[in-house]
Amino acid sequence: MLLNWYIKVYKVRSLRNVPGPKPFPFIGNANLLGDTPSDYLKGLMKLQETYGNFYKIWIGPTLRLVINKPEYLESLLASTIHLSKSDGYDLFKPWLGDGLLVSSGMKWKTRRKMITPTFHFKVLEDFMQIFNYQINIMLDKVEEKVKKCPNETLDVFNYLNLMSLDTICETAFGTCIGAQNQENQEYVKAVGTFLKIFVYRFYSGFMGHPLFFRFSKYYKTYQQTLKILHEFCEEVIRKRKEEFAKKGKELKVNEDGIKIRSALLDMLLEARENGYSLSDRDIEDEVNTFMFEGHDTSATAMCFTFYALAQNPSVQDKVYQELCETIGMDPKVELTLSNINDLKYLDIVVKEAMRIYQPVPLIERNIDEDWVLDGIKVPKGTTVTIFLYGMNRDPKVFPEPEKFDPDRFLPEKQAARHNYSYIPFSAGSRNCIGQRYALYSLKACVAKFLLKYRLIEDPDFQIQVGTCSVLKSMNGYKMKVALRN
Ligand code: HEM
Repeated sequence: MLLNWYIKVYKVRSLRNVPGPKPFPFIGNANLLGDTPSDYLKGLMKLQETYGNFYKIWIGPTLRLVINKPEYLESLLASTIHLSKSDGYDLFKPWLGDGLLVSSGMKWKTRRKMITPTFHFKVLEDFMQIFNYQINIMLDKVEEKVKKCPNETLDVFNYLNLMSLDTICETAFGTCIGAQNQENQEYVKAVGTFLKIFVYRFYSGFMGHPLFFRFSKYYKTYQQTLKILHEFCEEVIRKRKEEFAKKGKELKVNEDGIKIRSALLDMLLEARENGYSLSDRDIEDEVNTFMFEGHDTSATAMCFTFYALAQNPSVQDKVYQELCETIGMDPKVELTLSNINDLKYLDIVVKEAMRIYQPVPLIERNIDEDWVLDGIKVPKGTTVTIFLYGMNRDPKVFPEPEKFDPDRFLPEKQAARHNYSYIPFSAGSRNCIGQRYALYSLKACVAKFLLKYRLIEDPDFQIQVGTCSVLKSMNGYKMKVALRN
């Protein structure tokens, strides 16, 4: 306790010249961040407007140093020293355990090395068949709805989310769960509930502590939610283990003759048979981690890209034209990695959509050794926050930041900016392991969707963005969807 207090005072002293709002006892600056996911985002934007891209805030008992300068980020993220996540990520542990997103030290290093090949380019080529297949199912589901209610506004979230869930289960875990055939997916709702409670605990300071949280009004819902999340994951592993025991790595074929892969889960099960010490809990932690990261962030990026295209019809027309000229007009086309690489305009559109709607708005690190920044000593143990959402809206880097302008990512414009000024997937050795998976599935989804449908803005609808660890629209993603021809 005394040592903790000493470390805190030491941190405050060495960062005393860094600007930031004056903290209150106990709550720190939590009052500036409000009470809802939308408030947190607005609060962080306001702090950026006031203090710029380098400042400090207290959230409850924790001092956070916010560094949004590309030069500082390069020094931090490219380093092989500061690889641990902040204490804030501990709030994920009741769900994700010590999976890749949260773990640190040797455990993280060994796992990262073990898992990286399962997302190799060659493996992604095989995954394309499943991406195409699941997107086709989604296109048919949307068609049913559009034909039934042609003039209604559609919320695209459920369609894209369930498709992403089916896709990650069939590619990484070799299990068909048919989520797209069950509109009321308990698991998807549980993910949403967990994330809302997660950010509430993260930004309120003291609710992060299990002792205080036990008395919170959300505690009971939280426990029920965790049960749903764990049971879902256990079922996926149980199914695959049974098949693995019967057939080994032999590829399974689903009812439509599509080969189901199981790159990640089979590798973990096999590694155990080959003498690696992986407990059932270790495997569950990774499956929970990839189940979450593999579907929720991707679906978020898809929903916001669709929204941006509905808002910007001239950009949408240009994407459509490129698609027709490059891959033809058939939405059931079997896309390959090479087709997708040819879609240069779609590439910059997706980059711009992720700039405005940064799917992971904020990340954190723990400083593992004393670190010097422009003559300021940042002591070991300091929590460092990177507000990616705010960086993407810095008018000095992206003039008129609210304007949707894909041309910002033309090669010559990109070359004029610092490499670390736009890092939607983070950077360095703890960057997103699923980056290529995410980009190919996102582009395949947008391409096939636009070949079949036109997205039209609903003039009465305005999204309300908020942070639930992943960026979300708190009131859905509503737009009109019209069949082409
Ligand atoms: C558009 C979609 C996605 C975005 C924007 C995104 C973004 C990110 C970011 C910013 C990080 C760094 C997190 C941090 O430092 O705390 C990260 C890490 C991670 N992502 Fe993604 N991600 C996406 C999709 C995916 C997919 C599809 C998968 C898996 C198939 C995935 C798996 C992971 C994992 C496991 C980590 C932790 C890596 C490590 O610490 O070694 N992500 N992602």
